[in-house]
Amino acid sequence: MKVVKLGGSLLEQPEKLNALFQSLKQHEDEIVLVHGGGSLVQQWLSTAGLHSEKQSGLRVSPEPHMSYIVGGLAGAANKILMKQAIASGLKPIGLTLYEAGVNCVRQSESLGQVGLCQVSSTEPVPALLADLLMHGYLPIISSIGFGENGEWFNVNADDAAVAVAATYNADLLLITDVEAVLDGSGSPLSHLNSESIQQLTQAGVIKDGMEVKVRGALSAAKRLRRCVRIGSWNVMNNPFSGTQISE
Ligand SMILES: Nc1ncnc2c1ncn2[C@@H]1O[C@H](COP(=O)(O)OP(=O)(O)O)[C@@H](O)[C@H]1O
Ligand SMILES: CC(=O)N[C@@H](CCC(=O)OP(=O)(O)O)C(=O)O
Repeated sequence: MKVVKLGGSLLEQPEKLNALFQSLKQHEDEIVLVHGGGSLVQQWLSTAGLHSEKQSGLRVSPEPHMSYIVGGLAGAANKILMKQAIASGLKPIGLTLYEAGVNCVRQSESLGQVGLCQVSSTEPVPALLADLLMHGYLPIISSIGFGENGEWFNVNADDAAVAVAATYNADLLLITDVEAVLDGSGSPLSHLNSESIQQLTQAGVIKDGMEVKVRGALSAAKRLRRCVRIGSWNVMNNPFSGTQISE
C-alpha cells in the first residue's frame, strides 16, 4: 500500500489535480489518499468572521470553529477530490481517520480540538483499507479524526498521513506546492536525514508548514524503516524528483 498525502493548495489547481489523478490511475489498486485543505479552512473561518491562528504550524481549533473546519476538510475538500477522482474514471470512497482505523486524542488544552493520532504497534492492522483497494475503491481520507468518546478533532494532514502509513506499514509520499524541500538559495535538496534536517531547521531554512512536514516525514522514515519522499504533483511520474527523507 502507498499513502499519498495531498496538500490543500492542489485543490485550487484543477489542471494539476487532473494530471495527478491520471497518474494515480496507473497505481489504483495500491493508493490511499490522505488530504489537507488548510487554505480552504482558512477561507471558511474568515468568511464566518472567526479569527484563526497557528502555533508551530498547527491551527488552534476552539470548539466553535470546528463545524467550519470539519465542513471544510471532511466536506468540501474531500468532495472536491471525489469529483476529480470520478471524472478521472476512479471509484473514490470518502473517509475520515476514524473509518481508516486511526484514533485520536487531544494534543494539548491550548490547541483546543487539535488531535494527535494514536498508532498502536501491538494491535492488528485494520482490514478496511486493504478490502476497499481489493474491491477497486480509491480511499480518500480527510484529516478529521475522532476520540474514543466521539469528540471530533482537527489533525494536521501531514501528521494524519504519517499515522495512516504507520498503521498500515505503507510507503509514504507527501505531495505539496513546491518541487522539493529547498536549500537557503532556493535550490531543491535531493536527500535529507536527521542531521541535515536539524541544521536547516535551526538555520531557519526549513520553516512553517515545511517544518511540520519534514519532521513528520523523518518520524515516518524511522518508524517504517524506509525513505519518505516530499515532492510536487508530478512526483508520481518522476519517482526521482523531490526530496528523499531517510533516518
Ligand atoms: N526550506 C523550504 N523548502 C520548501 N518550502 C518551504 C521551506 N521552508 C518553508 N517552506 C514553505 O512550506 C510550504 C509547504 O508547506 P505547507 O504550506 O504546509 O504545504 P501543504 O499545504 O502542502 O501541507 C511551502 O509552500 C513554503 O512556503
Ligand atoms: C491542526 C491543523 O493544523 N490542521 C490543519 C488541517 C489541514 C491541513 O493540514 O491542510 P494542508 O495539508 O493543506 O496544510 C488545518 O486546520 O489547517
